[in-house]
Amino acid sequence: MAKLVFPKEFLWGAATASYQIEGAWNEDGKGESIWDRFAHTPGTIYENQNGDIACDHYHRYEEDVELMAEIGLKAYRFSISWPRIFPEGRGKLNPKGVYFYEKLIDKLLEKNIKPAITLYHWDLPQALEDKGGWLNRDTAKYFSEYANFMFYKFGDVVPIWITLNEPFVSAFLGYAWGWHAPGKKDMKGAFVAGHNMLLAHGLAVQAYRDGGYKGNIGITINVATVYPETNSEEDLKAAEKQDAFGNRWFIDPIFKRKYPEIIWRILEENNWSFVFPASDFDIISSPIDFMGINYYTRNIVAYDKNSHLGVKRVEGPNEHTDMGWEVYPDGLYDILIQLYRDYKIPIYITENGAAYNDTVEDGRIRDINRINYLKEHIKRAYFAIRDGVDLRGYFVWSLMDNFEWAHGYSKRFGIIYVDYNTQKRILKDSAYFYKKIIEENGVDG
Ligand SMILES: OC[C@H]1NNC[C@@H](O)[C@@H]1O
Repeated sequence: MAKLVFPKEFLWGAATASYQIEGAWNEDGKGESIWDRFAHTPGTIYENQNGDIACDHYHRYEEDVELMAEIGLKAYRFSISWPRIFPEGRGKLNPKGVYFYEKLIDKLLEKNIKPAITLYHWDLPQALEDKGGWLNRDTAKYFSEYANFMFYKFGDVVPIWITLNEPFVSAFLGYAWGWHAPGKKDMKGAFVAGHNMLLAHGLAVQAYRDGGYKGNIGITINVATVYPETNSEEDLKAAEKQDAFGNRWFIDPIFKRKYPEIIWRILEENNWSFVFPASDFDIISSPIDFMGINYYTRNIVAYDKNSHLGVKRVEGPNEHTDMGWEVYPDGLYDILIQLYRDYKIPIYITENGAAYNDTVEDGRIRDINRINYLKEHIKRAYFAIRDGVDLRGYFVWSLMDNFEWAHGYSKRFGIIYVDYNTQKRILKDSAYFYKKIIEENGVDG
């Protein structure tokens, strides 16, 4: 069995997000976020669960960093809770919130684990939502002020910065479909929110450049590789539309200074004739150092005149994870090749992983299905590098089981098991598998 060895500097990490693990939702001066408000609204979350306590990472971060070191992580991607820093979103600072992240970052650096910070992973300060949230263009400015403060505080010790996590998801699930905070069902709003998020991204990148910081800044985009069900002209067209809508919507404005054609067509068809000032695209397209992609599964589509965009999803034939997502490792290879071909930008896989219904037997979690998932996707990452993609690193989602948004705690993505009754952590077999990958900087072919 050949060993597929990665480039020497390849960055092996794991990822989490503030609302999903921290808890301490109203402790030490933290302001309310839209996810606190949404999850406290009955009927929004599985069994009305919420992130009030989550994995209690706010109090257990030292133990958690020790576990990261035991696994041998080279980097740790986590997000900042904006309302923990600025309880009202701007203005009054919360020193205890800043201090939490200062201690976390110091502990990471002490363990030689590179911090990779996501500035926005969906937990907008509720006080800003009360002023329109992402429907209010000023929120972009407030985001850049918050980002600027974080750069000022940690810009010299944090080498990797991600402005936004998955703007498509927060714009669409939050504003069009209502499945995520702030729970709005307003398709037009999703386009406005998405645009203001991109503006926020661009303003933060400009602030980072103005500060002269030496690290790298980018954005994280969720992608699902698209395949036509058949090679018919109609299905090929449907696949092209879905790729533009689902994958390129938030990428093209950054690299091509314009939305994909399909987006404009939707706006026109609905008479949502927004006038986005051309100068916005000058800001949005401020050059970035890398693109982060979150890959979980693919989309097979076919033409269907009765569906949204004339595109219907077709279920894949392979094994599915606990999320109902088809396991399709080749999709990771294909999307890496496609994105690097089209944008020629260094890439990090900022999330890849699988939810399975793990059980503890004799104190062990034998998550062989997750091991197989990770192994097959890591192999595709290797083949993408072999075939010319400038892939810089891989962050498994997730370091630990956590609050999976509307699914609450019912979906376990972690390589570390969390017993929510006791907050006990147990390294799953996949954590030991990943430890070996990192030690050998490679995977069996
Ligand atoms: O659904 C799994 C993950 N997907 N990307 C964003 C994360 O917050 C999710 O937990």
